[in-house]
Amino acid sequence: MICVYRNPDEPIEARIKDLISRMTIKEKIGQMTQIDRSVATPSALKDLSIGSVLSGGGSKPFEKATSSDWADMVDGFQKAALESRLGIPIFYGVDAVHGNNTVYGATVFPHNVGLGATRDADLAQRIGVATALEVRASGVQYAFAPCIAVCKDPRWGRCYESFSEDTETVRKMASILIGLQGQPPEGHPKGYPFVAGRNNVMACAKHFVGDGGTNKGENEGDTVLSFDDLERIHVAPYLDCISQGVCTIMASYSTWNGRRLHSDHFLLTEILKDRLGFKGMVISDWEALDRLVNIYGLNYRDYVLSTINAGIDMVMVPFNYELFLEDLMYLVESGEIPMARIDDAVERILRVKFAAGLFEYPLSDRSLLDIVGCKLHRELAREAVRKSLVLLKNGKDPKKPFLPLERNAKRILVAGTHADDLGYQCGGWTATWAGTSGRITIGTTILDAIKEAVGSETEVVHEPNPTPDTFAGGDFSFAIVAVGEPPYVESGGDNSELTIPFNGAEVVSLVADRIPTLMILISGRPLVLEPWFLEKLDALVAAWLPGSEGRGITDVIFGDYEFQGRLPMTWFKRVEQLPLHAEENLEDPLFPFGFGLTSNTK
Ligand SMILES: OC[C@@H]1[C@@H](O)[C@H](O)[C@@H](O)c2nc(-c3ccccc3)cn21
Repeated sequence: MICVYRNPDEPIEARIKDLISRMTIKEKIGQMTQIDRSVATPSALKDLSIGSVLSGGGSKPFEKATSSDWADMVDGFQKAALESRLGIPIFYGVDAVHGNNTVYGATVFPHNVGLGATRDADLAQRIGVATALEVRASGVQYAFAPCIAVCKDPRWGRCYESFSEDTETVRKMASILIGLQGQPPEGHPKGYPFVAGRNNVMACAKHFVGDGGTNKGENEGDTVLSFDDLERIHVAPYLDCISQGVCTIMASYSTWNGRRLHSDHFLLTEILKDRLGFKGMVISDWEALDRLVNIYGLNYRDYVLSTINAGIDMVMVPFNYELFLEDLMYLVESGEIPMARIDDAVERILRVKFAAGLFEYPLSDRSLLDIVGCKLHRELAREAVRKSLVLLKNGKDPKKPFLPLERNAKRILVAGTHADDLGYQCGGWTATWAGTSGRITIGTTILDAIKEAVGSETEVVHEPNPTPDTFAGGDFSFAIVAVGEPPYVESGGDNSELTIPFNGAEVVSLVADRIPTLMILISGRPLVLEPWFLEKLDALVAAWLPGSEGRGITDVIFGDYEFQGRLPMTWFKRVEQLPLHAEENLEDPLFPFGFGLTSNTK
């Protein structure tokens, strides 16, 4: 007779009740523990009933590991977990935030800020579908995505992970969740975790709440707002995710009016779980408890107590899990953490696992491997790139638009640090945590795409760092100069100057002073564009962080497709204006939120 929790024909709530009744305290707190792959030994998974394993940042089996290598790794962990007394499967988590971006050869989509420029919810959903397939092809069942931050200040190092400064735009683009998890059926209970099947993943709406609203955009800083404004601006996108059955929500490292999100019972339990009816699992961020120790100097056990009692269900420890388990066991046995709180956390974790079908399908589906980086997905990413491009200037004389470019021009110059650098055009969270320069995966750079797009008679001269000598060899019809930001991540991206790095403005000026020039800006956010500089340009395109499919850029600049992107972030004139939404600032932007030309408009 199959026991209830192992019977897929039983209702999920009956399976949870049966399983919990069989679990020891040790097994329950084991389920509340997420550990990094680097410490996930078979004995830990088997003997401690660990709930989950993750790849933090760019942690991978080895350099250029393919989807198949990942599936071997994840299945290895899962087999160890299934050896545990009750055989509770783990879920494996990765930051698949713009495709399955850590896996070599996976399709890399534009980062969220570029998707926000498309305003295309259907596109976002289709990207979610493709991302889920490529994540599952690597054996992974859990994506720490989507980030639904509302970025109110471009000085924030995670601005590019946000769809927009505008709450309604973020809510619209959060439709990526439906692609990732699948569309819940009519009548699906509100707030109840939902995963449609083996081609979908558990998602994670993050970072709850107000991560994008911190003072001066300081990462992990303080968001100073009334509760009404916090709800209206930053909580609103979570309503959509909860109604669409989001499986997990990640707490923010940041604070709200000085209150740490990770230990705030009012926001994590009274609001998120009680008032908004979230029935999935709240997960901490990486080493969040250790950071509290570093900030406040108390000991780790104090933060196990305050965060679990506040409503954290699973802790992304991720290394010193023995200490976490020891402290949590002590706090449960001492009664400082009520058993009811432990059971609530474990129920939520098991609810997600049952909803995701992990007990039925704990191992990878190798039939998905061919879908990784497939043509269909790359064409989808190419479409997203096209739709994300925002045309900010087209012609020095409004009556003489500069774009679309002549693809049969005699001789063109392609210049700048970002013209032929796949790593730069992908940005952070690609291959590694912070991202890097170079041929980091399979993809098409802007230069590759230009060489394909132009006529056979057109000579393409590529010069990453042009000098006056570049122009000695004869005339150019025009130049395409791609400059912008190097990859960055989290606090590493916090920046209060926001000028174009690598002397990008000077490089472009040197070219624009000599020949007609289109500048393509590769960046995670608006950057300073001085008036004297703008005047020199014949055309300017904001391309954000487009990812692996550079052809999406040439599709539009050579006129096969029209520009349709619109600014997801207000383009400030000077950083002194920031944040542009504060009442004391004049709303005097260089380009307003929603701005975007088409190549047949002036
Ligand atoms: O990768 C897991 C999570 C991710 O989902 C969160 O959005 C993000 O805040 C985060 N930072 C780190 C992280 C931070 C410092 C060192 C190593 C890792 C890890 N993580």
